[in-house]
Amino acid sequence: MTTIKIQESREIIDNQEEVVSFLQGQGVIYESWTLSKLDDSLHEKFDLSDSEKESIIEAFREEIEDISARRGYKAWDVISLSPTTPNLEELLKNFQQEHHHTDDEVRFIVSGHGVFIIQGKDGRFFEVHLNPGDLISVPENIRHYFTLSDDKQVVAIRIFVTQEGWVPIY
Ligand SMILES: CSCCC(=O)/C(O)=C/O
Ligand SMILES: [Fe+2]
Ligand code: NI
Repeated sequence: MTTIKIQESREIIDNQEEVVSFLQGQGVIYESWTLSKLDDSLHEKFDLSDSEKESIIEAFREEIEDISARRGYKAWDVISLSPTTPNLEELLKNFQQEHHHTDDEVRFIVSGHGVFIIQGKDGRFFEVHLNPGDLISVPENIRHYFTLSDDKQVVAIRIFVTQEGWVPIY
């Protein structure tokens, strides 16, 4: 379940139909994928080996290939951020700085939580609070930043057109 918070007015949208239609109006792609194919041992696990990251990709391969065929994505990987990530503060400092990318930025939340703060068409920033099973695509050239929720941990699949197109422009 996803929640939208509009920063200036503090309006909250938590009705899922309204969330989907708000995001659609902003050109943000939102999908909800079932977590049932993910092995129990990988739910809410944040210290991941390379082979566990590969198992996460395998669990969602059908969905990844489907969205990639629809939208022309060519690469994917798994990112894990948690208090045990050695350079967490450094990484967060960068994610929390307003930026855009020349490709869209696709993230599927596997475990934990993440918050994208995106500049809306009216110039106001809105927060998208994401939970496991949520996929979002921040459109290309749209200013945004990212932060963690109170749990301070997330595992996400990143899906790219090209890694070069994802380079942040601050
Ligand atoms: C949930 S992935 C971490 C955030 C990220 O990759 C990014 O580019 C934010 O803008
Ligand atoms: Fe970004
Ligand atoms: Ni939750």
